[in-house]
Amino acid sequence: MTDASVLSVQEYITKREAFINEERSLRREHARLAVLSDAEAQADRVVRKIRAEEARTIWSEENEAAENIFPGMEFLTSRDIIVKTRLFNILTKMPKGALLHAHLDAMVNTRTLLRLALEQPHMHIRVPNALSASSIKTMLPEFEVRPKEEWSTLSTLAGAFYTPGEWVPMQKARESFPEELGGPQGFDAWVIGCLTINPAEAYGTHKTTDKIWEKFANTFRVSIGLIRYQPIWSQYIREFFRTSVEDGISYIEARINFGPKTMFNAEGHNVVPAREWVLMFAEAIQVVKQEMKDSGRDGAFLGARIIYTTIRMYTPDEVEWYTEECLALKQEFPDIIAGELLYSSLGFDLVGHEDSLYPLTYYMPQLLRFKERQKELGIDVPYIFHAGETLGDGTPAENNLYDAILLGTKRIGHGFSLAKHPKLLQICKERGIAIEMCPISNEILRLTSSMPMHPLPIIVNHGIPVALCSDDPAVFGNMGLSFDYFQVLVSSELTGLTMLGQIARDSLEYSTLNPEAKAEALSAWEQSWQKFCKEVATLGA
Ligand SMILES: O=c1[nH]cnc2c1ncn2[C@@H]1O[C@H](CO)[C@@H](O)[C@H]1O
Repeated sequence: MTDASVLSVQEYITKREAFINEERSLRREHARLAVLSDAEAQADRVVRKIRAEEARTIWSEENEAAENIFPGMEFLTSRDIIVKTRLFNILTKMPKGALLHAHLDAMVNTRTLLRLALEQPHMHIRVPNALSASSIKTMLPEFEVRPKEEWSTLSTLAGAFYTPGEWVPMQKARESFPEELGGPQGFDAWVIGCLTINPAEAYGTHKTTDKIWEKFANTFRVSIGLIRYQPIWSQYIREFFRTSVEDGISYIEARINFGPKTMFNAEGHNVVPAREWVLMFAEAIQVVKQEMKDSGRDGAFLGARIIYTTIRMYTPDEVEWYTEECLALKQEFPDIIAGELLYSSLGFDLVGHEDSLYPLTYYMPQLLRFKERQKELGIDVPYIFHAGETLGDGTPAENNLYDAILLGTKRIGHGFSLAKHPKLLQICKERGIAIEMCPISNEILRLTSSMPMHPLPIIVNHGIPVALCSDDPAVFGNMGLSFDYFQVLVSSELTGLTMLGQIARDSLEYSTLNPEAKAEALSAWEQSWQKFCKEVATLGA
């Protein structure tokens, strides 16, 4: 570096600017800056102006509505403020491209799920002990549909009339919910509390990653009985697609947990195999696409695909069974059915708490064999692994990043700890391994205390593609993608609308769409994007 003391102030300023620009040119959106349309450039300025205003007015200590308030603060305590901001309102209209990291079991608002379940007379509920004002705080309900011949005549979960562990019809349990527990509304609040994470848990009672994961895992134990019932599941997927489209998402790659092997049929028997889930998924795509067409929004929804997942808690032999089922599904169902992009078991992943469950190395022979089997069969099911969703530094869970990359992962789910790895960052950049980042999920699961400490800027500053994702919005309350985009936008001075546009573009670019479908999706997105930018630009006129 030149000796600064021999420079004039003007020379120094010029040098400084060039120095900063040289580094900024590594950023992911850099190439776009040279080709921005007028509308894009103006929209970016407008958004920055509104962000600065709201930082002064809303996200400031002067706002007495909240304590310790700042942009990018804890999501669960700021959500009610976020939804009232102009910036959020703008982002809800932004075309988001693809949603690439979404666990299907947590994609529909819990109130909607509760409503769907209460319409089903087969749905039953039980608790390990009779409910009381004190036990309700820690009591987890279990749901299951029962065949008609096994419908229970019990009507309450509380008091001396309840035999612990007995099933009660859900509708009756709700109607008879005791006054002292809040009546039917108390029932709803209790169930929803068991399906979601609240601020007191995330930021008080369960403040560490391990503790909050206990609560998080419980939400899935409760929701599974509500969701894995054919009549609910088919409505649930449609609802997921519809609400995603409303938030500007045009294409989805959903992770489905095939761990349970079967789900319940309409009559209440647990016999529906995975291949039928796939058919229902495909049907939901068709239905929602048709709805879009009928309402003059043809093309708003391009389709969805499945990433086959199972949980990293099974034995290696069991995981091999799942890889075989994944291959069988891939062979049975083509990517395109009746001219529509519908389904393919396009990727494989292992999910669950990385820190406490098995690392990828535990399944090494099976994971290598899976690749070999694909060669034998002449099919391709890429790995799209969760890796590095941890605070560990060199722990077995953290080392999953090495294995994910060595096994050829197409993208990395989370990659929270990737920022610690100079070599891996370089490889991700060179090979175009996109990172599915889930900032709100990471904050609620206590990997970061707030958004300004999240590593997303490190990844985009290296020029690595990022797809922004919601992970489990039913549990976290970050429905759609607008909340995650919001948190990213307000936590960085550098990131503006241009970067958000790049992230949305990359979500399609690094999807598993085939080249033709991808080109179409990108061109449709580009059109919506320019239209959106024109609208935003007028807000600052
Ligand atoms: O962020 C995550 N990391 C790892 N696993 C997850 C995450 N979110 C959800 N699941 C896992 O997906 C299954 C739902 O079908 C659950 O088992 C849950 O643990």
